[in-house]
Amino acid sequence: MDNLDRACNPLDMANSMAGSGQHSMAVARAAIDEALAMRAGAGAAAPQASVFVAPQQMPYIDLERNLVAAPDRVAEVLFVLKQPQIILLGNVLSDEECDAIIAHCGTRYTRSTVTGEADGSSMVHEGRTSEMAFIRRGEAEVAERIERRLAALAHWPAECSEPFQLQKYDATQEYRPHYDWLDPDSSGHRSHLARGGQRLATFILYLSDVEQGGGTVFPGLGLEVYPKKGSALWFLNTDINHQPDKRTLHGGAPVVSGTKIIANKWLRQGRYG
Ligand SMILES: O=C(O)CCC(=O)C(=O)O
Ligand SMILES: [Fe+2]
Repeated sequence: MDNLDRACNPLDMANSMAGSGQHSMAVARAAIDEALAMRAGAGAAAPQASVFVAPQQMPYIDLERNLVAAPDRVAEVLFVLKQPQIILLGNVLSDEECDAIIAHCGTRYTRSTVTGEADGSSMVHEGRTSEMAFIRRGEAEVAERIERRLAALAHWPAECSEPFQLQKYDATQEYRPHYDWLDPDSSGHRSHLARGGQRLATFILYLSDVEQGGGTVFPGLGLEVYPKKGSALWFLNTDINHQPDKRTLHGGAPVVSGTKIIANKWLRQGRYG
């Protein structure tokens, strides 16, 4: 509390508490969340139930153990890169859940788009040749359940995330290397930033196995993650001060044979509505 009163950055404090070895990151952040909530309450009227306060820090996955538990499922930590943070989790979805999401989207796919740099509009781009479909919030029970699971795994409210975006790649289709963070220097991205803030973290849910090709590649890191049905890839798009991290350049390599279907979930700084 004293440090908070001296206006230290809460995330730096959590990192240093955890770094001192006395506390896990989860315990450190919980303590700081509690102190922030107390400070917000002190001297002010009790917050109304309808007032939504976005978390101030970063979403995080608790890596204390090799298994990470959400209330309704236990996932496995399969791979961790520390800087930039990239985590591969296995067993996040059951095969039935993957199939149910794919079935829900049926044939509603349309050619994928990217956000125009100039005006922020959605435009077809030769670098993204897949097809996409969205699942609106409240539309499918299975999507709601998985959204709650991801929110628990990432310690981040579902309200502060974009609805699921599915991407379907058939043979030859790809998404060339790009960033998921929105560029504050691009006028087109600024309108998207105004709605929910920066994309702090990405979850890519692999909904299908792919016979050949279709890895998620990080060219600057020499890393390729192979799609595996039910696994989820997580990475932080920004540093702890919410500034874009250029090391997160990534793409979807061309599918050679089979069909790759993923669901993207982007975690925002604030409420996305
Ligand atoms: O297809 C992939 O593995 C990556 C997809 C991606 O980066 C995106 O949709 O933003
Ligand atoms: Fe991406």
